[in-house]
Parts: sequence; structure tokens; C-alpha cells
Amino acid sequence: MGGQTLFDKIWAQHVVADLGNGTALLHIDRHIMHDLGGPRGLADIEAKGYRVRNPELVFATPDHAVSSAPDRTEDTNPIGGKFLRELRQQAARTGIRLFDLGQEGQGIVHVVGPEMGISLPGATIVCGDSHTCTHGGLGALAFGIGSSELTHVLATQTLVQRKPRRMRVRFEGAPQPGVTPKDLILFLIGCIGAAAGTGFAVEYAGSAIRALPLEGRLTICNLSIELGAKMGLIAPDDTTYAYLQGRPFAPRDAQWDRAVAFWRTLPGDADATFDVEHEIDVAAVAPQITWGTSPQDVIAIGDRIPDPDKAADPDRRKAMAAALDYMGLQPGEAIEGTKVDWVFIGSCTNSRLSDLRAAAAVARGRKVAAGVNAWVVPGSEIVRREAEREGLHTVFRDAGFEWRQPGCSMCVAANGEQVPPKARSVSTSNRNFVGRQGPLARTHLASPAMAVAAAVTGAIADVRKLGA
Ligand SMILES: CC(C)[C@H](C(=O)O)[C@@H](O)C(=O)O
Ligand code: SF4
Repeated sequence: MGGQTLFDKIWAQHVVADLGNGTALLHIDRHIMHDLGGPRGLADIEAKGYRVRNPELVFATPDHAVSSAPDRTEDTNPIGGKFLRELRQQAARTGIRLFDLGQEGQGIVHVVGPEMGISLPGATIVCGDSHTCTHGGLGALAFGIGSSELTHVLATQTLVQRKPRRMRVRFEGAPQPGVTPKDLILFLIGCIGAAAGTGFAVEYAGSAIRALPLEGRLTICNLSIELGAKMGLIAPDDTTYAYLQGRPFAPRDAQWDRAVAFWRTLPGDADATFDVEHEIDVAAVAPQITWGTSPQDVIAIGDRIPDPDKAADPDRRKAMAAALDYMGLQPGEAIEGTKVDWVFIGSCTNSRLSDLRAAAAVARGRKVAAGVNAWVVPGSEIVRREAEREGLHTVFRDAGFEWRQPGCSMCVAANGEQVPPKARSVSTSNRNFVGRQGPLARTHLASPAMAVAAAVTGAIADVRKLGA
């Protein structure tokens, strides 16, 4: 038998029962809930007469439906207030921990789990949300679940899963200036397609991944689902341990030492093999911008908008033409210089402190162009406080950005914060689907630095040309 990958090890350590046919019953170490899925799941187990099996392993916070208005209350978005009150009552009844508005621990579930030390290397982590793959950046097996699975986890702390196949993507080399983790992962999705990861657990590896700070690794893993993969993961190392040490729920003292010693056994064996491998030459990647309605519809900022007529596959030709029509773009034209109306800096992809620092570095001393609405929505209460301690909010406000309260906000517009019909937005989020930011809204995905470049020039722009 060959060696084991990181994924194989974590999987094997969590099998409660082998159910045959490639499926297993897994123990779930952490269950994170948000305001959309949580209340329904908790009501469901109550209706079925079950109790929460391990309330100490369940954590909840409102993110999707709460307003991000600077002076928000829980009822600024009334539906959000209703969900939050349900979640509060259920948390009190069942003993699960809720991070409420204004508290440390409130924010987008995928920002909160890592920053609170709830998400740990080697753990199985689930949430009723497809971007749970984000937590894989810590070396965890983390994936989104559906509503019946959510009930199953609440009642049993286990889950039946089919074992995915193993893919490795190696990012080798050093990025050029202006190229961020967001650009690397968008580039990969552009190369291999939004369905390439379907049925796989993807391990990101290589010298460029090893060199990445932990928050950049979370950004990479966040878009695993946009590659079609339910989970993406990165082997833990000293960067991971330095990030986690001292976080509120991370192990302490002697337990910390034991945990690190164990985590050091997790990276894949040298002779482990993968079902599929890809390699990306990082030096060849430029800042990326999407042009269509799937994250795979992506080009380098200096490229021209692609021409559907040049696509070999007739289905692809049709999809491209429909995407360009929706986006209001002409094939063959430069994408640079396309006028924008909205800029959104936020989401579980790019709303952490390092993202806001990168955005502020470009915004400092500049002004948002006339006619552009530009928002910065920090990913969590902790991010908001740290950013304000550093004065980043002042940099953004001086430049003409709105500095808002933590949550998902305009990433999915579930709280009513929408890009208007046909308005064009540059967004640091992860999905540019039809209607994602509001009915008929046109979304271009990019890095935080590129989003600021668009805000201050009023058009899709190459951040490298702005100069220092
Ligand atoms: C609302 C939620 C279930 C959804 C998801 O699963 O990802 C959302 O977070 C999204 O990003 O589309
Ligand atoms: S920020 Fe966006 S992608 Fe992330 S969980 Fe919220 S809605 Fe989903």
C-alpha cells in the first residue's frame, strides 16, 4: 500500500463505520451554523423529538440576513431580525454557543471559525453552506452540507459521506507584484474549469502555497466549490500554528503542545499518490478579472473579452454569448476601461484583515470616482475592530468608501443589499452568477486591490498601473 495523503489521514481518523460502496459514517468535530440554515435545522430536530447530541461542538452566528448598515440594529433587515431571534431562543434552549451582533465571534461563519480557533487542523468541520471548504486552509476536512444532513449532524454528531477522489494542484514559483491568492485561484479555475473538481478533495500544494500567509490560504480554499470540489485543503505547517496559537478556542498550554505534535503528523506521506494532478506556474499569472457569469469566465486584466465564435464547442459558444449579453459586454474589446457603478469589498473570500490592508494600501490618498458606490464590509466583528485600531476605516472613508458592519451583505444580497439591475460591480466575492448580487446585476470578480483600482478610476483597471 502506498503512502497516505493529508486527506486520507483525516478521513481515516474520523470513520465511525465503513458502510461499503465507498461510503462511511464520519465523526464531525465542529458544526458551524448561520442565520439561514441554523434556525430551520434546530426546529427540525426538535420537531422530530431529537436533542442536540453535542452542543459544545456547535457554534452559530448571524451573517447572511443581517444588515451591514453602519447604524444597524437586528431589525434593520426585518427578516434577519426574525431569524436571529429564532437562533437566539434555540441556542439558549439547546446550549449551543451563539456569537450575537456586536460580540467577538459575530461575522461570516467562514471568517469566524478560523479566527476564533474553532476550526483546527485535522478536524472535520461542517456547515450548511457551500463555502465551508474555506476552513480547509488550516488543514481541516471541511465541507458544506444540505439541510437534512444538518439535522443528522445535530442529532448524531456524525454524517454519511462518499469518499471523494484525490486531486493535487501545485502552485510553483513566486507571484509577480500585484498578484494575490485570489488571482491564483481564479486563474486555476479559468484553466481547468468550474466542474474540474467535481467529486474530488483538492489539496493545494507547492512552493507558492507554502509561502502564503494563512489568510491567503483561506482565500484559495474558499473557491474550491467554484472549482466543483466540496473540499479543498492545505497541509498545516508552522504558518498555521503561528496563526492559531492564542485564539479563543484553540488548545492551550500542554494541550497546545500535544495538538501541534499531532498536527505535524498530518501532511501527506512522500510516496502518497493522487488520482489527478495539475501544476500552475505562478510567475505567469497576472491580476485576474471575470467577464462572464461563472468564475471560470476569467481573463488577465490586459486581455480582450473572448469571442464566443472562436469556441470549438457549440454549447460553450452559446453559454459564452449568453454571458456576454447578460454582462453587457462586446467580444474582442479590452476589458480594461469598462465603466463600473459599484465596488464591493467583502465576503468570506476577501474580507479579512490582510485583505482590508491590501485594499487600504491602494485606497490611501485616492478618491472613489464620481458615480461609483463603494462599500467595505469587514468579515467579522474582530476584523472590524482590528481594522479600526489600525485606522483602515479612516483611510476608506477619506477615499469615499462606506465602512460597514460585518456580514455577507452584497455577496449574495440575502439581506436586501443589492446591486441595482444592469449596474456593473467589481466584487471581491466568489460568485458572479446571474442575479447573484441582485436581479440583472453584473458582477466582475477580482482581488481587493483590483476592486479598489476600479473604485478610484471608475472603470475596470490594472492595479499595477496606478503606481505607488
Ligand atoms: C445561503 C447559503 C446556503 C449559500 C451557500 O451555500 O453557499 C451562500 O452562502 C452562498 O454563498 O451562496
Ligand atoms: S460571504 Fe458570500 S459566499 Fe461567503 S458565506 Fe456569505 S453569502 Fe456565502
